[in-house]
Amino acid sequence: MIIEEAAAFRTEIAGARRVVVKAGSSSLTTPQGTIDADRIDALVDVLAMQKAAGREIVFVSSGAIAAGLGPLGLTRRPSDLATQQAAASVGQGLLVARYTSSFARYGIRVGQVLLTADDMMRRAHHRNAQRTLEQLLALGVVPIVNENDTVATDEIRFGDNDRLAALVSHIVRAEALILLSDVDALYTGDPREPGARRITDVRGPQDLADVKLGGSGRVGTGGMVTKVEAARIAGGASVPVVLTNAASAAAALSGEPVGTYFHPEAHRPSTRHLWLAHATVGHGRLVLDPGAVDAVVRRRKSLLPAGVTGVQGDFTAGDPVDVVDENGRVVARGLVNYDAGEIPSLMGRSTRWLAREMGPEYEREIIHRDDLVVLDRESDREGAR
Ligand SMILES: Nc1ncnc2c1ncn2[C@@H]1O[C@H](COP(=O)(O)OP(=O)(O)O)[C@@H](O)[C@H]1O
Ligand SMILES: N[C@@H](CCC(=O)OP(=O)(O)O)C(=O)O
Repeated sequence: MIIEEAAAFRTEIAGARRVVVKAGSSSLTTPQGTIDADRIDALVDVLAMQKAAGREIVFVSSGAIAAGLGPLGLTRRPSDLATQQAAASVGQGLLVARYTSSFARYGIRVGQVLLTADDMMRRAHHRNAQRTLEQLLALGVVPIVNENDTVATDEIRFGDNDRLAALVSHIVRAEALILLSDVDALYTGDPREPGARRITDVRGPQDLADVKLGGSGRVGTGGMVTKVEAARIAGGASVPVVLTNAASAAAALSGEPVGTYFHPEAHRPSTRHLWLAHATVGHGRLVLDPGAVDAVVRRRKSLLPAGVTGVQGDFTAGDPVDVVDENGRVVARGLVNYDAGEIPSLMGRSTRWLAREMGPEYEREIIHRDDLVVLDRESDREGAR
């Protein structure tokens, strides 16, 4: 971690051709719960300029709930989901209308893309979203993405848009992600408290071990916890991330050393592995003996029936399931080849025995290595602290 030092020019950001920009509610709306037209125009000016310079921009915009408060006579963000959804329904329409006219000043079309966490988890929906976004970009349109708040449920919901923006950066294979908030950088603690100092560079979870990630501001959701999580998800796919405020958007996009730079990992896993690791949840669990954990985690082998000692939950073949060690620690996730009910009779058996006794269709792995992703829960925990 580098704190308040002169940071270096960021060539990866300056050279990125396809960029996801995410702006939080606090950067787009007024304290009265209405759209902040001036700030939206200022941000659109920056994005239009970037586009004119040859970049492709995907814009993830929060603010639907916040922008719906004023028109509905609400003075603060409601705590119940139904009223939040009603506010989002009103606010989203107003926001997109505003973006449409603001981008029209530059002759640029926008397209609304509303996604749910559930869409991210279903492979077919995920692929459809990918195709739509690709086509919008090919047509020169700026996609305006938000969570589909009106159908999201409490159980399965992003709530904040930080994680959604990181997943969108996977979907479109972005080369950079810019997170714009009401704070100009990540600090060692909540900048509303005295003594907090700006962090200019984050190279890995170890750099965040002593950072106090506080809650959100007046209208935002998730605070710094979800932004750091988003940076980790994007960085894991080799996407560099800058966290700063809307006023510094142009500088951030140009690679200037503003805000906080989250350095990406060098290696980009396949889109399928990224989807499995970050967009799905396990429908059940498979418990592994230590030898199988080693084979899957360290030697990156397929999971064979011989190493499975337990099965939990109700899933069908093709579902994502969590793979856990004997202490219940999640070590991997994969697409399982069998229904939950079939697995007890396979557990502990060699594939050769299964083929001989039960037929050749039982010779297959429980999870093939191509459908298996190792989850580094140690760094998860450190990143979320
Ligand atoms: N360590 C920290 N560094 C920077 N900001 C922090 C930190 N901890 C908490 N915050 C707070 O997080 C807020 C931004 O989160 P949030 O309100 O969810 O923003 P947005 O609406 O942009 O998504 C800031 O206003 C800041 O007060
Ligand atoms: N989808 C929601 C996002 C809510 C929210 O607060 O997000 P953020 O401001 O990014 O923390 C909306 O548009 O209101």
